[in-house]
Amino acid sequence: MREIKETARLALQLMDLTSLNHTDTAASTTQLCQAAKTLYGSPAALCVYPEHIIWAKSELQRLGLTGVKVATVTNFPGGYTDIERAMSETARAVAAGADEVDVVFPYAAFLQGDEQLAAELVASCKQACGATARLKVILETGILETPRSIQRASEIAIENQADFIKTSTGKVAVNATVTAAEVMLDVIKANNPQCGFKAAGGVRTAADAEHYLSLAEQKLGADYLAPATFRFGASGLLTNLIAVLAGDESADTKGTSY
Ligand SMILES: O=C[C@H](O)COP(=O)(O)O
Repeated sequence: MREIKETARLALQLMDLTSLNHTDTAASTTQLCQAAKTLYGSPAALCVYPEHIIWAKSELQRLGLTGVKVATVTNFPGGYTDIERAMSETARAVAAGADEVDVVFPYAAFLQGDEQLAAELVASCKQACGATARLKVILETGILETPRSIQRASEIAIENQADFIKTSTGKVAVNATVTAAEVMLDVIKANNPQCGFKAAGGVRTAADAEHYLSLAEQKLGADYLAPATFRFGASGLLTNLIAVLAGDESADTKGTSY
């Protein structure tokens, strides 16, 4: 078991520091970029809406944070069924400079049995990413709900070349859970251990993060806990990690119970 400060340091390096609010502006994006420069290092990526990609890239460069990737979201948050639209949103995001695109799986169509549409949408968005950008597929596991649906959606995403599978948008009632993570990590292990995993939505403390870190480590090994294969998507985790790393005794070190 890791010491809590070690968990916090690792979770920080593996974080996609996220702001997906319709009120986001250039000024709030600047603040997000500034927040990425901490005494304890920087997150792996920032995740912003497509209209803020160019600004986020230039602000990160101005701050000397060129190692921090810029991620964005497409087909978000509803997981719509228009493949052309998802593909062109993805292509535009990559043209604007996104290093990573988090596309929402068409979960409602999939739940109605349309596996082919789901497969085609993932494959098309992967193609739109080209050779350099990485595709994360957001399954929306809180809506998929059953282990069988989460397993099958994970398989479809991986068969169609997802670079990562991600639990949630953070925009529905049930977001990342350890139960969903376990199913997804088992599919990754069985089908492509190079595929990454991203826990997103509702991860708020180092203690929350540790549940996912230890599960992934147990299933895929310690080397899997690297930015190439493991991420947290979180808008509210950084403050707690910094408080833990600073030794702030009032920091919540227990987190949510699972
Ligand atoms: O992808 C990341 C999620 O949108 C973040 O969700 P959160 O705001 O609950 O941390």
